[in-house]
Amino acid sequence: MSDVEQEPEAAAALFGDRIELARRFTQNLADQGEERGLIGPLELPRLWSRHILNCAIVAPLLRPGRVGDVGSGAGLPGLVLAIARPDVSFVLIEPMERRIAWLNEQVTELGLENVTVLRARAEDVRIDAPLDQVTARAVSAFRKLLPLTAPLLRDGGELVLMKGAGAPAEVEAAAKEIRKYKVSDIEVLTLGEGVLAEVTRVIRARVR
Ligand SMILES: C[S@@+](CC[C@H](N)C(=O)[O-])C[C@H]1O[C@@H](n2cnc3c(N)ncnc32)[C@H](O)[C@@H]1O
Repeated sequence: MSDVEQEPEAAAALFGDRIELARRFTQNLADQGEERGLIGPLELPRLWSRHILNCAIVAPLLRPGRVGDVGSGAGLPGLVLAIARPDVSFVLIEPMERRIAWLNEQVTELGLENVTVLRARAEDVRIDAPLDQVTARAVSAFRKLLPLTAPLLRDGGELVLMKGAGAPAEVEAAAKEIRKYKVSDIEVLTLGEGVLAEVTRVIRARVR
């Protein structure tokens, strides 16, 4: 497809020996994403820089263990992180059936052995073994995201939430929820400076 962004140089370094899988996933998303309602038509010319690499830059923040991705949608960041971090187990939590179908297809097609796909709203999930970390991207504001994500974590687990430039204001607006869900050590990180065309912001915090 001619209007798909060419792979940026940073991609090979970020994915290392997993780059071929990242290329296959990106191509699948470019071929089917618009038709299947996963990404808008304007996203193709910035698929790598705005979406794939923007998620991959978060991979070093994850630790070996169990990570949940709430509202995975097209697999952002969940599938991208699962490609970049085969040493981490992922649970992708997504309520919409056609997105679940896409996620399951990609897990099979890419041969990802570290991913479980769960069709549910995050607030309805009762997790047997609480998670070590939870990610989310473009799901809702921090104060609304806390009730969806914090209960999934073990004591001392960590939120790794991808955000826009308004991240500090979102933290300010969440004072009540921060107390309610016992959130501490809140940091707003800026990732990808000098590496990516657009930086990524992450709210990282500890829960209980
Ligand atoms: C704007 S999309 C973002 C998708 C993806 N994270 C991304 O960055 O492209 C929001 C996603 O969150 C999902 N979602 C909405 N409410 C949710 C909830 N309560 N629990 C889990 N997922 C939810 C939606 O179905 C949708 O796939």
